[in-house]
Amino acid sequence: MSFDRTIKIAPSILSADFANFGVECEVIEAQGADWVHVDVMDGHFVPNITFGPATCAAIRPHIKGVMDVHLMIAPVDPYIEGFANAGADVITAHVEAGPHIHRTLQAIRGAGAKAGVALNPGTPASSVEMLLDMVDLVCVMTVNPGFGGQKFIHSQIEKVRELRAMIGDRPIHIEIDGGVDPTTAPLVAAAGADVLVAGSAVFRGGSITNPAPYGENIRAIRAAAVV
Ligand SMILES: O=C(CO)[C@@H](O)[C@H](O)COP(=O)(O)O
Ligand SMILES: [Fe+2]
Repeated sequence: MSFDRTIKIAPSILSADFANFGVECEVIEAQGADWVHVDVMDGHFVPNITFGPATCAAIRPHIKGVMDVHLMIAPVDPYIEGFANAGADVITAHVEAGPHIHRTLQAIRGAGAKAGVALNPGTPASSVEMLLDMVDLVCVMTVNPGFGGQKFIHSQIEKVRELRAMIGDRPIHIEIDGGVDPTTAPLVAAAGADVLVAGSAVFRGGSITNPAPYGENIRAIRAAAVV
């Protein structure tokens, strides 16, 4: 997985057809997705439950590119090896998920994956200042994690700007997750983000038997972000 700062669209399969994840991943890549974003929720760290490493392993052969696993679980550490073995390229843990995020990030890299750290909307940019040599990606949550289809929280744009300045020329992606659509994408791209996760705004209007809207939606977000 090489590093670059061009805009990457990462559809979240939280908005895909759960009975057809494999085909959804193949179709979404064929329609122009750069990464595939996989949301893991435990019903404890967030008030929703999705799936675990076994489902990630089942999805993996259907993704040619980057499998970006967003862990909304606590604790995280006991499950890192499982998600790495499932073939995750990026594993992102929340800074709020436990007292030892530094150890968690070490463990993710130790398991052979790229390490991401996610920040809830109430968590300041300064919380990752001491972690910059440990991370490959910082994920700014622009909704409270747990569900797709929520409204973008505009106050987070300033956080993206702060992170962009803090990161400087280090090879660290800034990912935005939540409420990304053609209206909000240019705001976060201008602030310095390069990975745009979008669930509802990508999957709306389409299906595995009618995939063209997926492509139109991806192109609309990319066109709005690349200014
Ligand atoms: O992590 C999460 C939600 O907790 C996201 O990845 C959502 O799936 C994004 O969905 P939209 O806001 O784009 O509908
Ligand atoms: Fe996510």
